[in-house]
Amino acid sequence: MSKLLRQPVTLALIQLASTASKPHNLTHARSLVLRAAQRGARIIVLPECFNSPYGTKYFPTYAETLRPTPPSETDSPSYHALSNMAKEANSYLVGGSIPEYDTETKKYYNTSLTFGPAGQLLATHRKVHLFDIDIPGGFKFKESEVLSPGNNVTVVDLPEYGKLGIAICYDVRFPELATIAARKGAFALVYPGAFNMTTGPMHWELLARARATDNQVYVGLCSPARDVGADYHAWGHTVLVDPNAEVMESLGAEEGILFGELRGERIEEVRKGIPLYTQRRFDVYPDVSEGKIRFED
Ligand SMILES: O=C(O)CCC(=O)C(=O)O
Repeated sequence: MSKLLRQPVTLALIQLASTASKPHNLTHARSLVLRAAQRGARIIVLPECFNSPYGTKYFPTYAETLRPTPPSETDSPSYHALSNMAKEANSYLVGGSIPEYDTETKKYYNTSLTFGPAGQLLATHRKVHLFDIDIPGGFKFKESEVLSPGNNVTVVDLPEYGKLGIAICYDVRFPELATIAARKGAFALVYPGAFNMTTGPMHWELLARARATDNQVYVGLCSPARDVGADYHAWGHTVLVDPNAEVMESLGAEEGILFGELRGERIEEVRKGIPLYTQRRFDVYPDVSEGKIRFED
């Protein structure tokens, strides 16, 4: 039995076509989550901002309050919908991300909720690195106009399987988060994300493969489908790569579900061949997974 991943598991990444209607997005997400579970998936991932259009102007309109936990049905329909989906699907569900408003801090966050098969909340990840970029002649976006960053590394324990690292989109560009999760024992890193038509072709698959190469774990990036009628054109191309950074499967721009079987033996085989794990030189540089790290709020 593998120490990192206790038994093989089917992962599904749902490249959902979101619309401006939150009720529709929740109903549609449910039908795809149940379809993924019927096909054998036990870990199911939705994309970033799956219940709303993506864009700073939309965050306040679509935001839900998530605290105290559990929040009320009226204040947080997405929380309850995700919890019910996980229960109906009898699966772990990484609920993409949703815009959150915290009534205590009076701030907005881009937040991912992970539920277990009994519908219980297992983890909350608020996007740590906000997407503020300005590429000359290219693409400009400033999440920090509206959002505040989260302050935690998220590694969730799935009792039958092992540990899963969770972060959101732009977080994938920061290798420290991934390495901390991997060195704490994660077998896979999943990122609900919505790259764009400029940085998607440049870096999306490269980053998935880079994080897998660095850490010798499975990496899944889960995008919304592209909607050319929306303000923001997501790159799509949801992708799953194995611990040797080989692309197991990827989608195009349309809605779809990507399935992949994750096996602990594959992680061990790759680590045996290229033994990064025993070759690190913490006498030369520090171990980013040690010291002061914030895992919980
Ligand atoms: O890093 C990028 O290029 C895109 C990031 C992004 O779209 C996001 O964080 O939502």
